[in-house]
Amino acid sequence: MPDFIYLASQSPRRSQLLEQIGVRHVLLLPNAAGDAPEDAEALEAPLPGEDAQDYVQRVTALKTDAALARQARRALPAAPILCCDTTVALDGAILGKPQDAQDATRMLARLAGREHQVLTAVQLAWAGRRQAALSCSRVRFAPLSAAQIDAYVASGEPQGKAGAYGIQGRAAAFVERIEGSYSGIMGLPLFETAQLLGAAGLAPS
Ligand SMILES: Cc1cn([C@H]2C[C@H](O)[C@@H](COP(=O)(O)OP(=O)(O)OP(=O)(O)O)O2)c(=O)[nH]c1=O
Repeated sequence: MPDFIYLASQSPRRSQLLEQIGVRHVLLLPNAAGDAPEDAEALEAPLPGEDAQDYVQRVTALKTDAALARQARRALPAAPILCCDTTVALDGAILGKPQDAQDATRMLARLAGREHQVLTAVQLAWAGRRQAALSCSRVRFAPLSAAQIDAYVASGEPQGKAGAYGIQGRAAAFVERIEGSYSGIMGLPLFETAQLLGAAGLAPS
C-alpha cells in the first residue's frame, strides 16, 4: 500500500490539519476541464426535509464517489482517499456556505447569542472498503452587534465557510464556548480521522 493518502478537498484548512497529525497526503482535486458535473455545487443542495446529520453524511459520500471516480479515471495509485463535509445546524435549519455578503450577514445574525451545532462527516475509502465517522460539536456565540457583524463580513472571512464563520480566524472572538471537537469545527476532526486511519492500518506517525 502506498505510504500516503489522497485528500479530496479544496480546503487548505483540512490539509493543514492533516499535516498537524503527521499524515502524508496528496491532494486529489477536480480539474476545471474534465470533472464536472459530479463536483457541481448542486450536489451540495439539501434534499427536502433532510436533517443536518443525514445531509452532511450524504454529501460526504457523494464527494467520496466523485473522488474514487477521479482516481480511477486518472489511473492513479491505489492510495486511500479521505473526504469530508462540514455544515452548521440551527433550529433544524442547515447553514451552508454564504452565497454573498448579505447572506453571510443574515447567517451571523441568526447565530449571535445562540448555541448551534457544527457537524463534520469524514469518509476514508481504501481497497474497495469505506469507513465513515461523524463529529458533532456545539458552539455558543456571544451576542453580536450589527457593527461587529458588518466588520466581520467586510473582512471577507465568512466566504467559503459553513455558517459564514471560521473559528480559527477572527470569529474566535465571538465564540463563548464550545463542546466537542475544535478541529471538527474547522473542518477535519482529527481524533475521528486518526481512528479511521488506524482502522485501515495507516496510523499517523
Ligand atoms: C464552522 C467552520 C467552517 N469552516 C469551513 C471548513 C470547510 O472548508 C467549510 C465548509 O465547506 P465544505 O463544503 O465542508 O468544504 P470545502 O468546500 O471548503 O472543501 P471541499 O468540499 O473541497 O472538501 O467551512 C472553517 O474553516 N471554520 C469554521 O469554524
